[in-house]
Amino acid sequence: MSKAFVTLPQADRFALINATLAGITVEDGLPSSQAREGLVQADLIIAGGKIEAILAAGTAPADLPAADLSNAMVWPTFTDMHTHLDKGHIWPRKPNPTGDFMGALSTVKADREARWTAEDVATRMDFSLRCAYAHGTSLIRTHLDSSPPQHRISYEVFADMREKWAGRIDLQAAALFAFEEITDEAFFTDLLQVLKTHGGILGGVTLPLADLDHRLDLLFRAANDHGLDIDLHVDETQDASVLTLKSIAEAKLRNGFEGSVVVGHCCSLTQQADDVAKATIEKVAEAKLAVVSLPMCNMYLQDRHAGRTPRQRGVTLFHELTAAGVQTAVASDNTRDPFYAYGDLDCVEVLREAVRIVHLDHPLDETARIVTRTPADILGRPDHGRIATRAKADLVLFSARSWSELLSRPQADRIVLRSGQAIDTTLPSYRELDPLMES
Ligand SMILES: Nc1ccnc(=O)[nH]1
Repeated sequence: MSKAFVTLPQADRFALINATLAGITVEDGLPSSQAREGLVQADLIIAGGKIEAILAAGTAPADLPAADLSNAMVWPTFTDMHTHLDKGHIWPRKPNPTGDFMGALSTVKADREARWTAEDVATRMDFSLRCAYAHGTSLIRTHLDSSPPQHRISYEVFADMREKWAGRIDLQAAALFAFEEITDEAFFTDLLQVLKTHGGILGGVTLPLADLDHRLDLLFRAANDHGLDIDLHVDETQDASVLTLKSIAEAKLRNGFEGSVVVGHCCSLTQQADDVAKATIEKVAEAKLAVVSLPMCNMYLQDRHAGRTPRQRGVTLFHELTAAGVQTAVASDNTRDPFYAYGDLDCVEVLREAVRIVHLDHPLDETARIVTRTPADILGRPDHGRIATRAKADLVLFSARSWSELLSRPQADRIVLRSGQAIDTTLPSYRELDPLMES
C-alpha cells in the first residue's frame, strides 16, 4: 500500500527504519537516554505479522526490504476505554435540544424506549467499530444502557459483535444503570445473570443518595460474589455538593474488593476546596481506583447554560490524581448522540483535544500513555497499547515526525498496520445510516 509519506515493502519480513517512537509506548529493547520530549528514533523489524526486533535507528540489517520513515512516528494501536457504542450516531434522529446533561438523559431515554431494537443497536455499533478500526483502535470498552428491558437486548447484540470483531477490536462492556435501581432485587439479579452469561462488567451511575454506602456495599458484594470488575459513572456535575468518589474508594477498601474498579468523569472534584480534593485523591490512590477523564464530551456537557459563556472545562483533577500515583487515562465517551454531538472514536482526536483541554503538554514526554499503555493496563489487557518484541505488529504510522506536527493536524493520512499488514482506512459513509434516521 502506498501513501504520500511512505511505501511499505511487499514482504513477510521487512524493516521500518528511522521511525520516531514515543518511548513510553515501547516495552523493551530501546535505550531511551536519547529521548527528546519522550521521543526516540528506532528501526523496527516486522516478520510474520509480529515485531521481531526494536533496534537503535540505523542498525537494521541492510539486506532486508525496508521502508525509510524519515523520522515519521510509529505508535501502537489505541485503546478507547470509555465509550457508548449503543448510543452512537442517533444524533440526526434525536438531537439534544439544549446540549446539556438533563437534555441528553431525557432525549436518549425517549430514543432508547422507542427505537433500540437489536437490529438498530447492532447496525450503529458496527458502524462505530468500523470507524474506530480505521482510525487505529484495537481495544474498546463500551458502557451499555442497562435499564430493563434494554439490558437483555443490548448484551445479546454486544456478545455477537464481540465475536464478529474478535482479532480486530477486542471488546468489553459495562452495564450502565441508575443507582436507584440497585435495590430492585428482581432487576439486579437478572442484570447479574446477563453479565455472567456475557462476560460483562458491573457499572452504574453513583448518586448522592442518603444510603449511598449501603448501595455501594450491595454493588461491591455482588461484584465479589460473581467475580465481576466494576466501571462507574461518577460525579459528572459541577455541583460541589456531589462527591461520591470518596465513598466509592472507601467502599472498595471496606469490602476488601480485589477486582478492578474504574471511575469515569469525576468532574465535581474540580469544584472542591483544595483540602477536600486532596483527601479524596489520597483515598482514590489508597483504594487503587483507576480514573478516566472524558474531556471532549465533558467540555461539551458541563457548565452549559443558554446564553452564558462556559467558565469550566468539565474535566477532573487529572494532574493531581496522576501525581498521587493514580492510573489516569482519557477516552472518547459519546459519539454523535445527545451526550456529545460530535466525535468519531478517533483516539488521535481524543489525544489532541485532551492535550489542549487538560494541559497535558510542556512536557509531553509521557502523554502518549493516556490512549495506549495506561488504558490497556487498566482494562487488564497489557497485550495492547505498547510496541513490544514478539507482539503483533499492530501499529499506526503517521507522517508527523514530532509532537508539534502530530497534534496540529488530524493525521487523516495515517497508515494502520494490523499484524504487519496495512488495512483499508476508508471511513464508512454516514449515508449508510440514513434508513435508521427516518422519523
Ligand atoms: N456522559 C455520559 C453520561 C451518561 N451516559 C452517557 O451516555 N454519557
